[in-house]
Amino acid sequence: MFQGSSLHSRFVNWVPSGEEVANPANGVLPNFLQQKTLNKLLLVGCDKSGTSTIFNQAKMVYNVPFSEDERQSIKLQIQSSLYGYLGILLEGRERFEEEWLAEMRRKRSDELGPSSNLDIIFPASSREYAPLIEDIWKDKAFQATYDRRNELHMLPRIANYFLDRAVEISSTDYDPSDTDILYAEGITPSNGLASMEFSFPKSTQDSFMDATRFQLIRVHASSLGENCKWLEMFEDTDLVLFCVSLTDYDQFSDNTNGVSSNKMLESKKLFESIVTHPSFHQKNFLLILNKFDLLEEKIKQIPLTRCEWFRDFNPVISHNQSSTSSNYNNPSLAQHAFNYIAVKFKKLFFSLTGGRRLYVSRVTGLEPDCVDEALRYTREILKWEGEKPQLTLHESSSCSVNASSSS
Ligand SMILES: Nc1nc2c(ncn2[C@@H]2O[C@H](COP(=O)(O)OP(=O)(O)OP(=O)(O)O)[C@@H](O)[C@H]2O)c(=O)[nH]1
Ligand SMILES: [Mg+2]
Repeated sequence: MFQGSSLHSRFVNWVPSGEEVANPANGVLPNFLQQKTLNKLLLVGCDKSGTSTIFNQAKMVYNVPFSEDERQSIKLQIQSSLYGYLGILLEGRERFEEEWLAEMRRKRSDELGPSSNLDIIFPASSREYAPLIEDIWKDKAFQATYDRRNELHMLPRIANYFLDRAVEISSTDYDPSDTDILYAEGITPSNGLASMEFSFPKSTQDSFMDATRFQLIRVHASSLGENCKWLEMFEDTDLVLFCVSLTDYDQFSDNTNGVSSNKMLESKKLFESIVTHPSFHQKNFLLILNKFDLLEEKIKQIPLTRCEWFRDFNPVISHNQSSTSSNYNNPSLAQHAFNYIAVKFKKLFFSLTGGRRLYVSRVTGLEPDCVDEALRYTREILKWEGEKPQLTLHESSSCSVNASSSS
C-alpha cells in the first residue's frame, strides 16, 4: 500500500530539490509542507489496557477540549461505575453480615427491591441518587464493609478513588475533573470508536514537521469483530499503537465460550491478528506497554512467570539494590520485566513480519509526560520510516528496546 511508495513520498521531500523550492514571498508553501496531510494513528488494545486513559490524556496534553456530549457521557459512565462499586460493597456486606441487608430491605423495600441487584437499586444513572447513597454511606455495617473492602476481590483498585467521594459523584451537579476522567473505567461510546486531531506544540528543537496534524483514533478490540474483520476500515492508518497492560500477566478473563484465559495471552493473540491482517500487512507498529507504575508494585508480589509465555524470565538482580531505587546501570525488577516483555513482542513481530522492527514505548497512562513522550515518539517513527534509506543515522531513542539485548 502506502508503504514504500506513498508514505515514503510524504516525507521524502524534506529537503526541497531545485524544482520545488518555495517562494515564501508569493505565499506558496514548500512542497514538503503542502504534501503533508494528516498522520493517522490507530490506538487499539484489549479491554482495560488503558486506551481510553491514553486517549483522554492526549486530549488534555494537547488541549483538545471535551465536547459537552463527551463530558455528559463520561459523567454518566463514572456514576454507573460508582454504582457498580457500591453494588459490590453491598454484596460484600451481605456476605459479611447477612442480617444487615434483611433489615435494610425492610426499611427501604421500595428503593432496594428484593435483592441487592444493581439495576434494581439504581435503574438509571440520570436520577438523583445522592440522598440514597448518603444513607447507605452513613450506615455502620456498610462502613464496616467499606473498611474491609480489600477482601472484596471484585472491587477494582481504582474504586477507592471514586468511593471516597460517593455522595458528591452521585449528585446531579457532579462535574468530572480531569483526574476523574483519567481514573474512570470504561468511558467508551457504544461503538467503541473515538477520534481526535492534534498537533504538537512548537518547541525550539522542533523542525517543520510541527505543522503536521495527527489524528488519533481509538478503537475497541471488541468492535473489530471476528478475526478483526473491520480493521479494513482503518486501512489508511500510518502507525498502529498497540496498547498492552503490563499488569495483565496474572489476570484472567472469560471469553465468549466461557473459557478462562490469561489476559496477556489474549493481548498476544489480538496483536497477532492485527499484525497479520491483510489490510495491515506492512504497517508500522508502536507497542505501548502501559501501567508501568502498577507493574512496579505487582511484580514484587507476583512473579512474571505466572504467565506461561514468560516462563523463562530469570533476571539477574544485584543483591545490594533497594527495591525502590534503580538507575540505568542497576535496573529494577520492573524494568527487567518491561525489557523482557518488550523483547518477547519484538521477536514475535519480527517472526510475523519477516524481519521487521517493532517500536516499543514504556508508558504510565496517568502521567501526562509519559503519554506526550510516547506520542512524540510516533512522530519520530513516521519520520524514520519515511526516510528509511538513511534510517541508521537517526535510530536511537530512550524508548526503544533492541531485540538482541536479551531474550
Ligand atoms: N495506575 C494506572 N492505572 C491506569 C493506567 N492506565 C490506565 N489505568 C486505569 O486502568 C483502568 C482501565 O483503563 P481504560 O483506559 O478504561 O482502558 P480501556 O478498557 O482500554 O479503555 P475503554 O474500554 O475505552 O474504557 C482505568 O481505571 C484507568 O484509570 C496506568 O498507566 N496506571
Ligand atoms: Mg475501559
